[in-house]
Amino acid sequence: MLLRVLQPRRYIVNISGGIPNTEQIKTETTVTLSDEQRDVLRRIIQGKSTFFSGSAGTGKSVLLREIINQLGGASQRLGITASTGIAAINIGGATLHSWAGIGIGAESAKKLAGMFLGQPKFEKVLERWRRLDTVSMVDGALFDKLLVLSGDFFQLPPVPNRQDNVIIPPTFAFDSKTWNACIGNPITLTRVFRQKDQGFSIQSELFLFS
Ligand SMILES: Nc1ncnc2c1ncn2[C@@H]1O[C@H](COP(=O)(O)OP(=O)(O)OP(=O)(O)O)[C@@H](O)[C@H]1O
Repeated sequence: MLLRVLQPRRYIVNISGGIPNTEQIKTETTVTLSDEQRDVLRRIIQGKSTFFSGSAGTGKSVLLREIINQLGGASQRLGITASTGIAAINIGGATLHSWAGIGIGAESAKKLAGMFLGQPKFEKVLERWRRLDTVSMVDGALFDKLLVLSGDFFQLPPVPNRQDNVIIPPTFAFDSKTWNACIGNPITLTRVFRQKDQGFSIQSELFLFS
């Protein structure tokens, strides 16, 4: 995955198109994270790249905002992105394409990397890295990147492209060659908070990732 090999060190990517509701924003300050949400948070604070999922209402956005908060909020070292504008606003970030400055991202990976690294906003970070010429003396931890992905693949799929008026089936992020190397096993949040009738939460048990 392109972002895995580039600066800054930490990335938060909300891959869902979830729309925030005012009720959740108001009540969030009083929310206590559940055990499964806390386990995900602990993992990320330990520096482990993580993809967490869960059906609608399982608290992905609440957890994501807490993760961002714990990592010190948006900075040059923390890119906060989502796949849609509304989902980006939900977590105080930008769309992935806008943040990376790669337009619609249709070019080759090499060209996209060039577009990304060529932006003035990354020059300071890159300059700092270029000065690290005695690489043998650099602590390995400095090179660790933390990638946090959140979303629900059972909600909105990628928008398909068209060629000569024929729809090209979209590929999902987990179809990418680097998904397993970057992410490993996903974690699924199972407790549904938004749904008062917990009987409906059975869907989350049916859709558990293995
Ligand atoms: N630990 C918690 N304790 C109590 N309420 C919670 C907790 N986590 C989330 N909630 C509440 O559950 C509701 C759904 O949370 P949230 O929007 O984060 O879910 P989501 O998984 O992102 O949903 P969607 O996939 O539909 O976007 C919100 O009202 C939120 O305040």
